[in-house]
Amino acid sequence: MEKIFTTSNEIKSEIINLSAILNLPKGTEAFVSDIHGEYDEFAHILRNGSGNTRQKISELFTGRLTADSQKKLAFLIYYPSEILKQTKESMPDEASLSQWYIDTFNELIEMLRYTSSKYTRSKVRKAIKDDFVYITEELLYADSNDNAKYKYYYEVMDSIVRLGMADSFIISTCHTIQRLVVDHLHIIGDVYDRGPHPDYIIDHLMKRWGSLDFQWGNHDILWIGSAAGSKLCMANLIRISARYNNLRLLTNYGIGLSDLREFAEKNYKPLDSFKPKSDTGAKIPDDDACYDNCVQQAIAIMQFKLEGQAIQRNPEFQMSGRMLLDKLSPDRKTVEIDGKKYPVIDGCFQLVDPDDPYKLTDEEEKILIDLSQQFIDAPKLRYHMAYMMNNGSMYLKYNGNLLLHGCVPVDEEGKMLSWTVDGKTYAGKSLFDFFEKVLKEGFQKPSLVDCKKSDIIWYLWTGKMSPLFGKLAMTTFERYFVEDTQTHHEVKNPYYSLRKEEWFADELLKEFGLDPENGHIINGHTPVKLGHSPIMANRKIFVIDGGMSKPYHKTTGIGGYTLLSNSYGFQLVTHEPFTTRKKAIADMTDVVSTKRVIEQSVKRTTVGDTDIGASLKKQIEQLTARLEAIDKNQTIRV
Ligand SMILES: O=P(O)(O)OC[C@H]1O[C@](O)(COP(=O)(O)O)[C@@H](O)[C@@H]1O
Ligand SMILES: [Mn+2]
Repeated sequence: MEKIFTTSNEIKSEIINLSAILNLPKGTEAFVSDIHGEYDEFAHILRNGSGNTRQKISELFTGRLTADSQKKLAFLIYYPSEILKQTKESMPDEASLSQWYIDTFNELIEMLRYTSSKYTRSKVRKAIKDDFVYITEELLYADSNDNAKYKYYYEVMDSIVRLGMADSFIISTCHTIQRLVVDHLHIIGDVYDRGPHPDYIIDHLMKRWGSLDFQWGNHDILWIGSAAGSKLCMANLIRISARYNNLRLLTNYGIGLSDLREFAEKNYKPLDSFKPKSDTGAKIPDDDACYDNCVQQAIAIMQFKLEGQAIQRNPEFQMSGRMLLDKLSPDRKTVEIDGKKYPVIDGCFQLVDPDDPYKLTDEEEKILIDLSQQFIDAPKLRYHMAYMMNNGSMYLKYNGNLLLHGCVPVDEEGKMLSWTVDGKTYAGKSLFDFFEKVLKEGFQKPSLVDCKKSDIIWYLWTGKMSPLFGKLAMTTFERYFVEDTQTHHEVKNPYYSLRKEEWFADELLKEFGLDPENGHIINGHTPVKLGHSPIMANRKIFVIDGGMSKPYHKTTGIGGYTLLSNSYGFQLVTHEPFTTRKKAIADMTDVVSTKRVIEQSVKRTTVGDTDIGASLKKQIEQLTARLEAIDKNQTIRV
């Protein structure tokens, strides 16, 4: 909301306020990607500020607290309720507990003072729970050298304990520290799919996080697209949910699956290729496994039929190679792919009409329409997707850096590939802008009708010109039905080999209107394999797949990476695989293993050097102009 100033003194004090902010150190940005529904791990990373909290504790308390006490303090900040409970149980008597409370208040206030030193008082105030603003500020801005006041501060703390507020004060202060350790969060896509709780992630962010942005990932598109009425996005989403034993999530969003279940169990029998994957490695109960297996088959067949229809409707998608239902032999024992015949394993084509393979049966049609309407109508899903839409984009230019999930589609030479749709040609930045426009319009007006918009939204998931997918074709059919793993291979866009080259990074930054001397590109999407570096193009491109997806740990070996950008430069943070929240708390394992400084600037970056700084400077200019106008008027009147 715009502030209204009535007197010139008000304008002057605002100018003073804004000018002072320009000189504060730039706030810490954290970059996270590919969370894939792993709420507990993501929440852990938020709680520990991507390793930042631990570092601050060490800077502040080394020499005063032992390594073990520092660790305990860190875990109290991450998991205040649980650690409080543990601590209280271990205290021998009331007096020891009271002493612990006072010591802890002092440590937490010191941490809060340290983490908030970059911010204005008003910003810090907003991060404190209303009930505790007054008390916290009294302690936070206390002058500990003032002996006379020392007794007063002690009295405040003692009263907190006496009045039974100690626990809530500690919890609230820990949450404030969590909030302030990282100033702004960038989520570089793929919040959804594979893991169990993307819904908790969005809830958590909505409730507890202030400043953030999303760059949508290909998996997020399936969910946004489904809420926009795309049956193809929805079929993929349900198939993946069944594949990862995750249909419960849809029920949590209020989507009724009983008709689909009944239909699937009536028409399909469990097959090996459709065995669901367990997120935790634990055995999936037989009943669930059978349900997931049959639903996966039923919806996969509907997906392949819908795909065939969309591909035929849109020749510019150039996806005819993905139409494989009509390449099955009459006995369905072989399939022809790129002119070569392969045996079919675990075929389940009983509802595919050989004469019209892409035609849905009446029952399939009815199920799809009913489900799609449910996805459009589900209030919580709409609410979550609207949050991602309102705070998200296809790419983001932020403080001179370019953030995007997948790639910029290019040819072997690194030239931006162009794509013509409805007579208009797009490449590079304009391609991203085009997709964003279509997605926004589609989301604003959900529709059950298969139209160009919903086809393009689905294309974002799987098309070769999609910056979010970045591969030539998705081999889902082959992965289910063909044993020869060569057919499973998905060819990546040349972007992925070129991004090692500095000149290429420079070209991309220029394409998006950024300065190649100072800008960086931050990508998610591709897990960084053990032994490979996530830092490319002479430190201009960082790939920070968070590696949180548990089923992918065998590919990444380590958990993954996150990135921090503070007033001193960039730091890459390596994460060890996270097991469970319970285990993290019990063993006090921090997950962050190493931090590597990538870039360290000689001069500390201030708010004045950032995008926010630029807009503050503009405001100062406008206010100064108004002030001059007022002064002139007054002089004339005199
Ligand atoms: O391992 P899964 O879950 O079957 O998924 C494989 C599919 O996922 C994709 O890699 C897309 O997901 P990502 O964005 O996580 O890479 C497809 O290219 C591939 O066909
Ligand atoms: Mn992805």
